[in-house]
Amino acid sequence: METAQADVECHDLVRIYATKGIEVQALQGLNLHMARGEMTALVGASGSGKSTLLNILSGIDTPTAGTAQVAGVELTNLRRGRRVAYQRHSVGFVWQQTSRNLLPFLTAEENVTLPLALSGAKNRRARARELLDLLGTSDLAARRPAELSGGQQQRVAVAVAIANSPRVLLADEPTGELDEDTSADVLNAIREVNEHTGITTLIVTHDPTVSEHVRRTVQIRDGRTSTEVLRRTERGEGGNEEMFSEEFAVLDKAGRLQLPEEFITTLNMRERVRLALEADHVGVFPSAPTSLDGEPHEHRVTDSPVDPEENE
Ligand SMILES: Nc1ncnc2c1ncn2[C@@H]1O[C@H](COP(=O)(O)OP(=O)(O)OP(=O)(O)O)[C@@H](O)[C@H]1O
Repeated sequence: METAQADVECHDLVRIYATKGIEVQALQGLNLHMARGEMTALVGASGSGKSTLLNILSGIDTPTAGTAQVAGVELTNLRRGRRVAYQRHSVGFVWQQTSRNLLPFLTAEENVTLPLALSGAKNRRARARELLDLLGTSDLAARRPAELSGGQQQRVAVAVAIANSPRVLLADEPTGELDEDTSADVLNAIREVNEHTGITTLIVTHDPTVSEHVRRTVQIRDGRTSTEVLRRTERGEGGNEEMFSEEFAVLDKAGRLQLPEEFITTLNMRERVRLALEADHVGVFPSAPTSLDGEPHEHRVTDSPVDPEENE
């Protein structure tokens, strides 16, 4: 059964915003399944529905239709008390704006200790030290956020997010305000946390380079997951580890899939396509045969067209 070890399970999620009589379908039947311990990047252009999805997964917003379950908690009709417990214990968050992650008047160590205090944890100091150490920030324990670089702040933010040992870590553009090298550094730190603690990790971003740091990248387009890239390491002929990646289209329960944009434009596909079921694959053809330069071919129906006047 699909849900047994799943930590994120979204089925046909729909979110419609209605403002001043205009409806926007931000999510249009989105499906997402993440197994426990998995680390995935959800990548999509601006307006594709990333924040809408994250707001639902973090319990801030509820979907118009469909279901979402995170760490075994059904989010569709979460009551207030249960929501607070969910946000405090089941999930951890890292937001893009460093100011949203850390309190400016507390030191790094105090920031990490705060969620532990709120949940009544024991041995808070030792736990905070252990977390700062895990994120490579032990030497920064006494500094306030303003005395830390952007990358250091995000590392401490990860320590804060996982302080209460949640099952799931949700990160919204965690590297959005960082340069390329610092981004890579923070993403490596998140991956180490994922590997070390087994926390299920979802990174939501518009930055396609994040894919290089995760084994699974899910593309979101027009409010739906459209394609996935899976990466794996294999030993090459010379005995060296090599990274392979493969792209898949997502097929939903109704049999729908989105073709990648470049396939559609390269073959000048529009409105309808011809399908052909072969022994081991399905062929998808433009309805009018197209040459590689994108121009439709001349198309004759029969070799010797019948002259209608001859038949009279
Ligand atoms: N509160 C709202 N009211 C009306 N429309 C909204 C609201 N929030 C988002 N939308 C619309 O829903 C769609 C998805 O927006 P969303 O913010 O989820 O995209 P995004 O992928 O997070 O984009 P970005 O990367 O720019 O943050 C967009 O068309 C957006 O204009």
